[in-house]
Amino acid sequence: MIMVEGEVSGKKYREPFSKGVLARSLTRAEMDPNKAYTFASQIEAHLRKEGIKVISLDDLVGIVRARLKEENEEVAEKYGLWKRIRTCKEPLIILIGGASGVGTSSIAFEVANRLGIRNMTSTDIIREVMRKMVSKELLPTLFESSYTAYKSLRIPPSPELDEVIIGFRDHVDTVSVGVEAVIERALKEGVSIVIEGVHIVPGFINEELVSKHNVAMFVLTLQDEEVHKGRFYSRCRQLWARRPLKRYMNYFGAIRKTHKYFENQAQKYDIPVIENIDVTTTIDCIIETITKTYGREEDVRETKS
Ligand SMILES: Nc1ncnc2c1ncn2[C@@H]1O[C@H](COP(=O)(O)OP(=O)(O)O)[C@@H](O)[C@H]1O
Ligand SMILES: O=C(O)[C@@H](COP(=O)(O)O)OP(=O)(O)O
Repeated sequence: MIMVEGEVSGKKYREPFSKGVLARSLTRAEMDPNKAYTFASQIEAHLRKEGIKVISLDDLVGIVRARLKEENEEVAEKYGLWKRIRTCKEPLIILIGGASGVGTSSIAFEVANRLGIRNMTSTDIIREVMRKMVSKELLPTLFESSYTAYKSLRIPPSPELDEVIIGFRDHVDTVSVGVEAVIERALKEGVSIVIEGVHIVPGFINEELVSKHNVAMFVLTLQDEEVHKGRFYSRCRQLWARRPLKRYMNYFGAIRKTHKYFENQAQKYDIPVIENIDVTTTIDCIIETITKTYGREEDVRETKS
């Protein structure tokens, strides 16, 4: 049996070489799953041929990268990025916001999967917990959707202001308190997490948290209204979907207003905006942006992981 030796907090540990584990990390670098398993088998054969009984994790990664480079430069680079992010000292907090339907939950799931992040939550869930804690009378907009919050504003805004946006801001402002609590807890515990939803709005989450180099915020957009509408159709077609299409179509105008607001806020606070047309392009863009601020030499653990 070939043993792989790693090091955590100065302590060495050994575990058997697993083709499955290696193949999974290669699929995260977008290698086809069948190919990844074959590739992992070839690596195992190579180690056996060389008579290697124990190999350090760093040496294994080195061999994998060298072999990958010969086969596919792009996968080799993505594997390198993934490995770097995995060996960082600080937890990584990824915040993905955007108007209802632009694809925040789908993209958050894919990004978490690609980076091997095991924690993911939606701001809708945070909102649901908060709804159990306060009365409707105290915070009426919390009990609305982000795009219908204007209906429950206690004081109607003056006519020159857009009531949809005033309602949206009020609603987001409240849920942001819960979002901040999740971020603070993740930082305290040292746990990486992806948080997604309509309540991740630039300018609403404590600047001190958002400006940390290991907290990365993104806004997803869909410029084409028909494409945006299409996403609600595709979401409602899924068998488990419980949210009626009609509701989103009825409020589509209001949802687009929140979309515009996201764009403006992102520009104001210098938050990357990604047009979520193609899933792969969106994910690559998020991961590339993250590696510019996180995953630098000084972020990576001194000890071998
Ligand atoms: N880049 C994309 N290309 C095609 N379809 C997408 C893309 N992103 C999301 N979708 C689809 O659009 C629908 C809405 O996406 P979802 O992630 O539920 O949006 P949100 O969480 O922002 O409301 C889903 O059916 C999803 O599969
Ligand atoms: O408040 C909102 O805008 C949506 C957000 O959900 P997503 O569309 O982002 O999943 O929640 P709803 O009240 O429609 O269930």
